[in-house]
Amino acid sequence: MSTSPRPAAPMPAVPAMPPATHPAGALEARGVTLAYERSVVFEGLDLRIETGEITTLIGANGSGKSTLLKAFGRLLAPTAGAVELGGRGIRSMATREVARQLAILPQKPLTPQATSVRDLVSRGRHPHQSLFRPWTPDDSRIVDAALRDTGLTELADRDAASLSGGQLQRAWIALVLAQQAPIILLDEPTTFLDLTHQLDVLRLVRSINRERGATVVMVLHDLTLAGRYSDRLVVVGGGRVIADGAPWEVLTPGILREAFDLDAIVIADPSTGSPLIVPVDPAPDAGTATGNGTGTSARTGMQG
Ligand SMILES: Nc1ncnc2c1ncn2[C@@H]1O[C@H](COP(=O)(O)OP(=O)(O)OP(=O)(O)O)[C@@H](O)[C@H]1O
Repeated sequence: MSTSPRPAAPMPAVPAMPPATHPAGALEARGVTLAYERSVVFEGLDLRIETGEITTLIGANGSGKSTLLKAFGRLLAPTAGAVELGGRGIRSMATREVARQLAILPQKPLTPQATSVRDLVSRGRHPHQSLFRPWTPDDSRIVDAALRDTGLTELADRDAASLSGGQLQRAWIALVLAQQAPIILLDEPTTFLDLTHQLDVLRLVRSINRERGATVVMVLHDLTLAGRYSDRLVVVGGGRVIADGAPWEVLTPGILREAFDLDAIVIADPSTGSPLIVPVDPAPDAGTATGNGTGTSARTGMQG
């Protein structure tokens, strides 16, 4: 087995992209009920996404994170209440108008057949085109930058369907970047990615937020990475928001136990100072009990 490092496809910390061209309107769920046929996931939920922040939705499997993100992205219609963008009901807005303000990476995007990676990423420019505004060299430049920033330049001419899971995930992220929307919704953007590429993507997301002022809402499963790269965490479960706040306010042993049925110690990550979640195995004599009450939160060292 080779011990040499794999060829890196690093993404630059600051993407070469101009500031978002359209002003971001605030995104807000007002009294929304989200349901599938007869199963209600949320009822009368209020949640305002603060402009210019990175907000990450966390929660156990099936708690409704994707459902909520889909409602924010206009992919799922509330059965009551409304999602508003800039104070207007998102469902009454024209698709192109929404797409200029909001880009969404769904959990399982359908990859078109016989489409090159470059063509896939170019679809991100569609909302900016019209009869009177055809493809321009600027569009090509933006697509090239998105390919470069996701480490895909070398793969640009490959059939997208032939990419590995991680490469394809980066191609979808490149499409979202090329859209240059001021609000970006990402459902599990690190799925399929090795740890290095997970960090690359999250650093890229943060740089787009910090450099371009993009508002980001994402779903992540890795709680430590969520704490490291988010301004705000929203924990969902049991049909409601269990907790909402800065990472250190939310990633507490009590909330982790409530939301995930997880016993964990929370310590300060030595490299960033953000919360580092350390799951605790049940004591050997604890039988089937999952909670031993020893979890704690400490910024200075491990306790419990
Ligand atoms: N298309 C659908 N039809 C019916 N029920 C659905 C559909 N999509 C999701 N659900 C149900 O809605 C609930 C919330 O699902 P959702 O995918 O939003 O959860 P999640 O928190 O994103 O889960 P995960 O972490 O597993 O991705 C679950 O009970 C799920 O089974």
